[in-house]
Amino acid sequence: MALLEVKDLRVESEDGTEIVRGASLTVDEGEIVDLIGPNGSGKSTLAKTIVGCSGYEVVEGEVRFKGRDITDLPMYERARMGLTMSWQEPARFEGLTVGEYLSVCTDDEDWARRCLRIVGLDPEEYWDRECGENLSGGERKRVELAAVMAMRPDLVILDEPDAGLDMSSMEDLAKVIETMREEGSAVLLITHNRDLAEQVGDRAYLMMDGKIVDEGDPKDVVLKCLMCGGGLVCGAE
Ligand SMILES: Nc1ncnc2c1ncn2[C@@H]1O[C@H](COP(=O)(O)OP(=O)(O)OP(=O)(O)O)[C@@H](O)[C@H]1O
Repeated sequence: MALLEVKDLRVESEDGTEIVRGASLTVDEGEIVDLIGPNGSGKSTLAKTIVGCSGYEVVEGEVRFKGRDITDLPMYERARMGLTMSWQEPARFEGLTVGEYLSVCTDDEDWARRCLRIVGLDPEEYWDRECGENLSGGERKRVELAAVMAMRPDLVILDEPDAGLDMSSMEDLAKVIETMREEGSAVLLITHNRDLAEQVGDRAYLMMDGKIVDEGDPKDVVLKCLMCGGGLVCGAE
């Protein structure tokens, strides 16, 4: 049984626009699966629907997690089952220190500090810093990754974790994703970065115009994506 199974999903926005027009995919326990495709093809909408964000309506199909139909479950119940997501634009968590934010994700402070170290932030320096304006975009992104890692979810969806990171950070990112797997998380990775997709993905899906149109080895799916004009970049952006 797959950890996550998305079956023939069709999703509309609140104004009735059909965004996901037939998507099926699976993620197994401990697997790293890429979801690639051009801008506007519906990847983020699919991800948000899987984790249960409001603002979208499933008009057909279902989402199953650990064998259970979760299509109508609220987001917090899905999170409680071990399903979480890190966002394309990390929040600012105004007023919270990095340490306070991570303490919401885990009771184990030693583990939280280790997560910061794994994402490349020295806990001595960052634990007491505020998450707001005085962290750079890249630092906030790392804090967000440390937070989802600290939760040790069974499945984490990473929505463009590479966007805006420099080259050395990209190499760190591949290690971070591998560490998430070692700590027991399966990963669904949305990315426009060819190198990252090929390096860490066990399998890949290609999404075009609201539909999943191909599945297979990341290198093959990346090629197909490039042939279809699905803007992938190499290395850091
Ligand atoms: N709430 C909404 N209401 C109406 N249209 C929406 C809504 N959310 C997304 N869309 C549209 O649906 C399409 C798919 O958007 P989505 O963000 O899922 O694509 P994506 O594949 O993640 O794109 P990118 O690679 O640029 O992040 C886009 O045309 C977008 O404008």
